[in-house]
Amino acid sequence: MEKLLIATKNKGKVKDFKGLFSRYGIEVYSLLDLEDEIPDVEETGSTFEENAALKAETIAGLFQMPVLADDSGLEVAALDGRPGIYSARYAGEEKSDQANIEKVLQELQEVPDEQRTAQFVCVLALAQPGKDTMFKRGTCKGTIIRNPRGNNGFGYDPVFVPSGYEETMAQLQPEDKNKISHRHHALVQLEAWLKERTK
Ligand SMILES: O=c1nc[nH]c2c1ncn2[C@H]1C[C@H](O)[C@@H](COP(=O)(O)OP(=O)(O)OP(=O)(O)O)O1
Ligand SMILES: [Mg+2]
Repeated sequence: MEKLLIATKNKGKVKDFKGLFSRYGIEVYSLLDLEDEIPDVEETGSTFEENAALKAETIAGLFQMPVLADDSGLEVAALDGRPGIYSARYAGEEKSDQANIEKVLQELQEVPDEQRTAQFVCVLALAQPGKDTMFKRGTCKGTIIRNPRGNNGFGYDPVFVPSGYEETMAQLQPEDKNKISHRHHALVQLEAWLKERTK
């Protein structure tokens, strides 16, 4: 396998995955690369796993080939784990990263620095026609700062400082984010499958 389809329309994820998969010599492409418009898969599940499976299995069924999907989000301790699976639509259906960040910062306004812990979660679902879907979960711990910094990355990266770092995820170089991210920690667990496929 030289090419793997990722069932996402998120440009930020695609960029992360292109970097992450280059280690394995695998080229990735996404729903954004297809000529035909693929309707959005409704994320009606109540867990990251359910939503990742919905995306991967729907697209794998459509094209009858292996498909990887990523369902991910930010869990903030002081918000009882919100926005969680609702991270993309936290401030509304238009899915604005900026509005989502503003909403989280607003909700955390009164929360003191030492209680601003959070984690990114990534669940990967690998669907293959005729086989059980495989799931891998990765996390990345950190804190939420009060003023966004940095222009790399996407989503909540400008307000997330990974544990042990001074910079936000959006100030790190893409290759450095890819060494510590939730997406990296999920993907390394798929290594055995990837190696089998690239032999
Ligand atoms: O590395 C990350 N750095 C910052 N923010 C992140 C990251 N990873 C996920 N996130 C946030 C973005 C979005 O608010 C939500 C994912 O939502 P999620 O439904 O999985 O993705 P999506 O709707 O943007 O694209 P799609 O479903 O087509 O893959 O979590
Ligand atoms: Mg989504």
